[in-house]
Amino acid sequence: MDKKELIKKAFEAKENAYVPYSNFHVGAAVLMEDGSIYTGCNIESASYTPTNCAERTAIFKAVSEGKRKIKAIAIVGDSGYTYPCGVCRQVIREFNSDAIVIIAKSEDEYKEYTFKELLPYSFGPEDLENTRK
Ligand SMILES: O=c1ccn([C@H]2C[C@H](O)[C@@H](CO)O2)c(=O)[nH]1
Ligand SMILES: [Zn+2]
Repeated sequence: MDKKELIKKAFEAKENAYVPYSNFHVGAAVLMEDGSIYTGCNIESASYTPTNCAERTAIFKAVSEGKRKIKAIAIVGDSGYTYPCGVCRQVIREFNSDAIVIIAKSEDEYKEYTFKELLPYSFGPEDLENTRK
């Protein structure tokens, strides 16, 4: 996996962030199991709650193109390290509890986590397996 390339794409996506309220720009790039990469930025709303994080924008683009398994996701923000919010962690969980999460300050300065380090003891699709009819 080319981590630098993934981080670079996350920085490019950050340029498109629509953030008139927070002015906090975030970009994400998600590498799917088949090698495809989807990018996303955060998108805010005047009514605030519809705001979508960069991570979910990227993941939803991938899923809506038929992709189902995340290999890795790179996340970049305006300053320092930007960690995914709880909602985004749960969405990553849906599409692979063993994904690699890269939090980057630059292409050369990044931290890498296993998903389970960021969301241990999680609830996910397997928990509902026996409830299906
Ligand atoms: O990991 C994060 C953290 C925050 N945001 C966005 C949501 C909102 O637009 C702004 C401030 O919370 O940053 C993301 O996109 N991803
Ligand atoms: Zn989020």
